Amino acid sequence: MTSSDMDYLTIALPKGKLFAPSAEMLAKVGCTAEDLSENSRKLVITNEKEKLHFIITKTADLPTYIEYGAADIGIIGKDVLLEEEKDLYELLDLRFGLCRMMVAVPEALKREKLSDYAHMRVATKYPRIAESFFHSMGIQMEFIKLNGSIELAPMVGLAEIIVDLVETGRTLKANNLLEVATIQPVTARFIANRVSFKLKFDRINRITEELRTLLEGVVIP
Ligand SMILES: Nc1ncnc2c1ncn2[C@@H]1O[C@H](COP(=O)(O)OP(=O)(O)OP(=O)(O)O)[C@@H](O)[C@H]1O
Ligand SMILES: O=P(O)(O)OC[C@H]1O[C@H](OP(=O)(O)OP(=O)(O)O)[C@H](O)[C@@H]1O
Repeated sequence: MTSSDMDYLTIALPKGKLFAPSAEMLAKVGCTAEDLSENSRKLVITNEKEKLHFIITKTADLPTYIEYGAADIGIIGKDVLLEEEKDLYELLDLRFGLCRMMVAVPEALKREKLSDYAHMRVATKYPRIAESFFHSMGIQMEFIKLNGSIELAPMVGLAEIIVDLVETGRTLKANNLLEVATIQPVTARFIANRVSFKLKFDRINRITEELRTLLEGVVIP
């Protein structure tokens, strides 16, 4: 199975928070498979009738599958696209998976201005986004890459500051952290491999337009 098989369209879906809403939205435009489940031990799931393959990947790896053409189209958060900087097409903002990338500090460390945190350590799963944000503000920082539970870092002295996603704010509150700057809002995006978009244009364009129609009137809360 490869995406170079012109008869099939290969769709990449991420494990985790975005899997269910992504699968649900694609199903509404006819892209689904009987046994499509995040917990499937099968990593390639096929719908022979519709000539569709689904692959389920780790969130951070998904843009790589798309860039190399191992999948034709997929859904992934804008955060991952900004961090991974892959060469691909971003076709639509799907308006779900809303959260925001932000900077937070322990309440006890709150300073007046962002530049007052200069030269401190920033823990994050998103070093590129964090670096580019502080660079754009002309503030020099040290960055420490972690893979999760970022809020733990300031509590144990690994870093003073964090750059992470926040949705309800519950995690920040539970760990006595304060948001001191918003970097940008994040939603799920519909993406495509550049070559696939040309070679399988009719199919990909039809799905894009159907998704666009589905999104009409949907406002980001
Ligand atoms: N509250 C939130 N926290 C984190 N990500 C969110 C949130 N709401 C929506 N998202 C979106 O969901 C994606 C992350 O999903 P999830 O945390 O399941 O994946 P992950 O990064 O693979 O996590 P893990 O490494 O813990 O498996 C993000 O890339 C983001 O676009
Ligand atoms: O504002 P909230 O609604 O509390 O959501 C934000 C939290 O959710 C995410 O973590 P996740 O649960 O994905 O775990 P992780 O820290 O291991 O990535 C994110 O990294 C925050 O920690």
